[in-house]
Amino acid sequence: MKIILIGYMGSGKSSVGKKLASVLNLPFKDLDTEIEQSENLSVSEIFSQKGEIYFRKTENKVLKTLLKQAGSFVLATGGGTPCYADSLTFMLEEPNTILVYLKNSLEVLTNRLLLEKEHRPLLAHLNSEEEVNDFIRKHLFERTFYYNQANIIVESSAKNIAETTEEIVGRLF
Ligand SMILES: Nc1ncnc2c1ncn2[C@@H]1O[C@H](COP(=O)(O)OP(=O)(O)O)[C@@H](O)[C@H]1O
Ligand SMILES: O=C(O)C1=C[C@@H](OP(=O)(O)O)[C@@H](O)[C@H](O)C1
Ligand SMILES: [Mg+2]
Repeated sequence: MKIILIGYMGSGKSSVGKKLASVLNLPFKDLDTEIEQSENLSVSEIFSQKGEIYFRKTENKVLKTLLKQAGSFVLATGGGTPCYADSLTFMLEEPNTILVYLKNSLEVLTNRLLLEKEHRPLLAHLNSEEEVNDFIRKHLFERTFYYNQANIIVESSAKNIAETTEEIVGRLF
């Protein structure tokens, strides 16, 4: 079985994904890391040197290559993965694959991302807390349409990483 985590930046896809893989004794893959390895550049370097469109094309290509691999694993996607080209349809149509949306409130996401915004090229240029707030509110609204198409939606705003992992395991089996 392939378990794919989707959701906005800062929703915990990478941290919960790692924990979930360890609990289920499955390999863990992070799409951003796979992209960095295939390009030999960090995500931020890809955005600054090659631009977002190039990143989105690479993201779509690396996703498809990964999902065509045999075997089970947990995959943490990037926040934009399901929102471009045919990536969402591709993930939904892949056999033995379950999409899990890690749903978090705007407030939780904003608080986490204010601490980590330098690592997110889409946020790094925003100057004030108010600008970050305004950007995330609009962006999350636009992307929620895609996230809501997941097979399982896990509300994780009030849960720590272990509790979110436990809820996913309970919903899977
Ligand atoms: N309850 C929680 N669930 C998930 N992540 C949390 C939680 N509380 C704090 N965090 C922190 O929030 C950040 C989430 O980032 P990350 O896992 O990289 O998310 P994503 O991959 O979705 O952007 C990490 O620094 C993580 O340690
Ligand atoms: O939301 C997005 O468009 C992005 C999210 C990032 O991943 P995380 O959601 O793991 O931060 C990374 O793929 C890139 O910075 C773009
Ligand atoms: Mg991540």
